[in-house]
Amino acid sequence: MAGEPVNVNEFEELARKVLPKIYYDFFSGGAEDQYTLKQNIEAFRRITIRPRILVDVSKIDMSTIILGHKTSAPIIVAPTSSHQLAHPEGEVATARGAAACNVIMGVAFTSTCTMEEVASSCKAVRFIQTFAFKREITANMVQRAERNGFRAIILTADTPRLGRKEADIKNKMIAPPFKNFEGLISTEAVSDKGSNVEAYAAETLDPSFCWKDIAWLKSITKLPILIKGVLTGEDATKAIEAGVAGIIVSNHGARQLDYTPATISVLEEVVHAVQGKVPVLLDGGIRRGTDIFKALALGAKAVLIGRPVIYGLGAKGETGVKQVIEMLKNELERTMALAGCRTVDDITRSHVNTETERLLCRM
Ligand SMILES: Cc1cc2nc3c(=O)[nH]c(=O)nc-3n(C[C@H](O)[C@H](O)[C@H](O)COP(=O)(O)O)c2cc1C
Ligand SMILES: CCCCC(=O)C(=O)O
Repeated sequence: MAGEPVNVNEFEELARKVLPKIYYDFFSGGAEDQYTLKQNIEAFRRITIRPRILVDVSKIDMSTIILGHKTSAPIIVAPTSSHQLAHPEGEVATARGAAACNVIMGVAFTSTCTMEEVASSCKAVRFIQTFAFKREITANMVQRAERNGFRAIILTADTPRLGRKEADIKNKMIAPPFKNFEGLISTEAVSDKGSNVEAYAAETLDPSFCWKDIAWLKSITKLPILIKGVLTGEDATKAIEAGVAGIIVSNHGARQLDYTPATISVLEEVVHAVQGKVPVLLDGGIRRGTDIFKALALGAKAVLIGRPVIYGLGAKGETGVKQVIEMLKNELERTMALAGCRTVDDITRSHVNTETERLLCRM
């Protein structure tokens, strides 16, 4: 690739060149056969767009409101761990990039900068992501999130234990210090056999956490809870009953259970079960503005972006994060104009054809 990257896939190429192989493998990899990893991308390609012509598109407004927060576009930085392995400034640089683009920043509890450092370094609206951790860890996270102005909790519910990423095992991937755990777990307890990321997870997660425990989480915080990792209508219904404020359709970037479907292919099932009661968000495989458009057409309120943001960070720090988000925003803006949609609310189900519909010869 010559010159400056012109799309987010080219940022991946740049990051692959500058990052040590062990870290690039950690960021890019998926679970086991990586079937789902490929599907997350491929499934978007099977959906086509049904544009409308001769609409006045002289002004395009991509802004939207997510849990009461106005953002410049339906884009959220997905919570991903270990940003200092991509760039020394870590999550602080990522959050500043998100703030510069006026989009919401998801911060993983397994970040390499502390949540306090991220909070004090930028004005971005921030959501904190947690796993079903042991209760004392969750309670500590909640107190600190509230004290530091985080606006929502993302409960990642697809990780009762860690998925198996074979490259990390081969590479003997060593997790960086996750500073938010300081004083909460003994770091010596984390063994160095194989991938110690896995050992970290085993030390902190509570695999017995289940639906009824959401009531407990709600009882210790006033922050809205988004549940991340929903892939079926059944679980979407349970999430509504449990009183969550929003649902994130996600297969964890294909890093947990392999052979789950591409997220975009189960979005409608979830949207139908939710019946508009709470916002439905989606992540997994978003690499183009057209992907965001497709997700919105199938009922998502917004999307989360995982790896492309990390690649931007790895390639160029805060500037790279900003460029990746701006690229996606520009692509979405152009897509909306060319498809005849002035606002995000103008993007409807009739603006896309899914694979099944195409096979039925509607297009
Ligand atoms: C390197 C890496 C680390 C991640 N760490 C977390 C995490 O700590 N918590 C979490 O809920 N999801 C985590 N995720 C999943 C993302 O939040 C998101 O679901 C996924 O990256 C979206 O897919 P995409 O990378 O194709 O955009 C991670 C993903 C990657 C690639
Ligand atoms: C213990 C770190 C978990 C990070 C994670 O969720 C991932 O790598 O997908």
